[in-house]
Amino acid sequence: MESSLLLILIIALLAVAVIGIGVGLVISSRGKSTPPVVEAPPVDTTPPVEAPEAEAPVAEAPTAPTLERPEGRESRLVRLRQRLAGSQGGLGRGLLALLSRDRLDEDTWESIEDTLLTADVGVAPTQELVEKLRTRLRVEGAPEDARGVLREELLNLVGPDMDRALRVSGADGRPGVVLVVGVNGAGKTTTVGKISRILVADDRKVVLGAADTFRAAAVEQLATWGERVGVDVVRGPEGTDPASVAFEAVKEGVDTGADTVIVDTAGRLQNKAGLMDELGKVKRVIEKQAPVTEVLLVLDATTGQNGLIQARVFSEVVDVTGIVLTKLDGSAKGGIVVQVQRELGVPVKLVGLGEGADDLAPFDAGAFVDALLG
Ligand SMILES: Nc1nc2c(ncn2[C@@H]2O[C@H](COP(=O)(O)OP(=O)(O)OP(=O)(O)O)[C@@H](O)[C@H]2O)c(=O)[nH]1
Repeated sequence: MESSLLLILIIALLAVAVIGIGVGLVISSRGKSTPPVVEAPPVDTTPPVEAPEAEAPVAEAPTAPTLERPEGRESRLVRLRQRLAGSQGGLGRGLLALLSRDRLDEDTWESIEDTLLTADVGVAPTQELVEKLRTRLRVEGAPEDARGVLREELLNLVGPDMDRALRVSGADGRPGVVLVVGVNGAGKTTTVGKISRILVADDRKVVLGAADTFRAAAVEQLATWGERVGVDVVRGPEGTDPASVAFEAVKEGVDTGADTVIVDTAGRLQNKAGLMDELGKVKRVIEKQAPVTEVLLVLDATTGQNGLIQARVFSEVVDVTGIVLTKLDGSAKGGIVVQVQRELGVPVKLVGLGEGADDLAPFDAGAFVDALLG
């Protein structure tokens, strides 16, 4: 009996030992510092997302190593006044010679009229001027100061009181927007470049929009103007919708805190409806960002009546607020200033006086008449 009890006890102890070893093994295997099971990341079947590429730059960074300094205001104006007098002086000298004759007979008055008409003063303004001079001479007698009388009357004709200030500033922290329109070859792109230089010389931050997208060369030309003075030029590929380039240019101007955005446009004049659509859209799209503060119509002074016809069409499709008369250096027909202002009821604000980069001057009625009188 005792031995069977002993046997049971041994068996029981063995059983406990076996169970204990088993449990110990389990516990030890759990407690072992096996690396935690890292769940395999779910396999992403979507294509890898690449880091966003920098957006295709619309604005060209200036690449010119050294920037030009545009000519300062004072020296530019002195130089250009001399050039204006050189090109236009003939009209005044001719008139003065005629007015200073001892006898002012009908032939002389006719010659005075012809001189004015040849200088593109236009029929109605010419008749007006001659009538005034005749009356004054009748009432006041032969003038001792023929030059003074002529100066006064020419000045009245040119409009000394017209507001010729360029609206290049915007409101509410937004840039001023200058839209430049006109037919191809009138000097639009050149004028946009020249205006940007004047503004840069005044320490203003400028952005240019190359919205003349129908001629790749015009875009390149504008880019070069910008590079020379460190001004950003916003452009699109050839044939891009001009309105989208104008929009991007003004957007860049707003985003970068520019003072002025100048937008060059294509002046395709095949038909009035097309032009109206194009310029109308450009203006509408710009105005989603900032109001257009100035619409400048560029006219080639050497084109006479043709230029006037174009001017009329443009003024019918877009609200022109100022005229730029280019190539006045190459023409003795400064009288076109009078005609075009009458025709459009809009002042000449700037005159182009050469192909040089700084050959653009604000139009000053007094200085202009002095230049006419030589
Ligand atoms: N002499 C002189 N030439 C000028 C003046 N303004 C522009 N030009 C020249 O006129 C030519 C035409 O000028 P652009 O600026 O290319 O004319 P555009 O109207 O932009 O013509 P597109 O680019 O074809 O639309 C260029 O050779 C200019 O150098 C000026 O005031 N005087």
